[in-house]
Amino acid sequence: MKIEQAYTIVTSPGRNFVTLKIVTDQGEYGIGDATLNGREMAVVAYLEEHVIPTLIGRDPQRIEDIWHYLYRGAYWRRGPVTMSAIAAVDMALWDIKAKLAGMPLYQLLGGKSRDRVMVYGHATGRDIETCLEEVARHVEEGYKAVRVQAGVPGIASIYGVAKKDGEPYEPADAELPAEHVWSTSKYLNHVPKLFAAVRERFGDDLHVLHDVHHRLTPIEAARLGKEVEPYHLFWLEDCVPAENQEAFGLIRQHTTTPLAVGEVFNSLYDAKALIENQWIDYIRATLTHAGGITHMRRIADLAGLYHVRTGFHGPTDLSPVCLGAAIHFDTWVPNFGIQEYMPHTSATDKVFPHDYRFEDGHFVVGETPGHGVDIDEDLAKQYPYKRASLPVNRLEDGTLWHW
Ligand SMILES: O=C(O)[C@H](O)[C@@H](O)[C@H](O)[C@H](O)CO
Ligand SMILES: [Mg+2]
Repeated sequence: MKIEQAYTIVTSPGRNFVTLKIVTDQGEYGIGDATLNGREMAVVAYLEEHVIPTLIGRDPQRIEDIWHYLYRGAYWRRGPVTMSAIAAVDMALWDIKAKLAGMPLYQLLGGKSRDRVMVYGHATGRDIETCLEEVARHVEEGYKAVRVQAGVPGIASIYGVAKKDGEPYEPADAELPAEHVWSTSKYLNHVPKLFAAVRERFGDDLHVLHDVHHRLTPIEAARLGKEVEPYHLFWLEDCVPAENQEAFGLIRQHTTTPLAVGEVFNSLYDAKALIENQWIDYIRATLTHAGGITHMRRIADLAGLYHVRTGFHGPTDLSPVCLGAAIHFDTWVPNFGIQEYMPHTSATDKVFPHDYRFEDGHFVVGETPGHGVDIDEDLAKQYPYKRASLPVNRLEDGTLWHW
């Protein structure tokens, strides 16, 4: 069996998605997600110029060999563009292999470790009151875990809070990056009040999460972790940027609030010290940005040795292809923690027909051979690419900060 054809499909049913389709000489095909939010066309160029030409004629069943060919063979290793491109190939090849075996992907990985996978949804509001209403709506919809992000008095525009109440939050909201103004002290003073209100209204059973989105220093993160300890967060996410992995050692000394990190990681080496030193509790890297199923499996296995569990990144800027494959992975992986879920628009769901379903705060994996997600190419063509950028943050004195 040989790879006969491979091509990228860029579509924007509400936001941009990049899909790689690989077709074999026997007519079987697989698809993989290559979406890197705000940098979509860089991955398309990498795939078209440097990856696809080398795939033609290869045996699609040699997933491991092709992974190393693209990783080692490129000489230039790692990085989000390279690893997203490799991931798309890897996901498509696992899709093909599972279809050839006549099995849903989770069976090939080793079968079910659980019947369903718990997800967390996003509650957002301009202030604590509106945010609590959003948490209530999620609870009514069956969610057992909710991420809570509220506006902060004195900060005009902030990560995680929708522009209008009740609307979903989409960060890549302008052709060129919007500029926001950030105040660490206002934020730090406000967040403990938000979680006090959440526990007061919803009691102890609901799992609550919070995303700091990289905007603190280690000692500030340590303070926040300590101050929210009474509210028993499921996790505090990305409390500092993680290029310096040792920073988490400092935070860890000060707080028992569980720590999650890694949505911007693209390889095991981004997380090695974090995992081996048990500085974190959840690893957030996901299939699309961290080299696909083949590499993510290695990360999860290392994490398992150190009591670190998975908490895959899953916002709407990853396509349903990534989400579908992730649900298979989550269903199998022994050290599963939680799966992030922001519902895609109905236009996106139509472009990417899929067999996973949301039920009672969980995803239930489908039984279709492969990863269970397809793409309607004709429909995809109706939504052309539109450049969209993530915002940047500046401190009140104008210094460029982490968004
Ligand atoms: O926890 C999350 O889901 C993330 O922080 C996202 O909301 C990112 O901001 C987005 O993926 C950027 O493209
Ligand atoms: Mg995040």
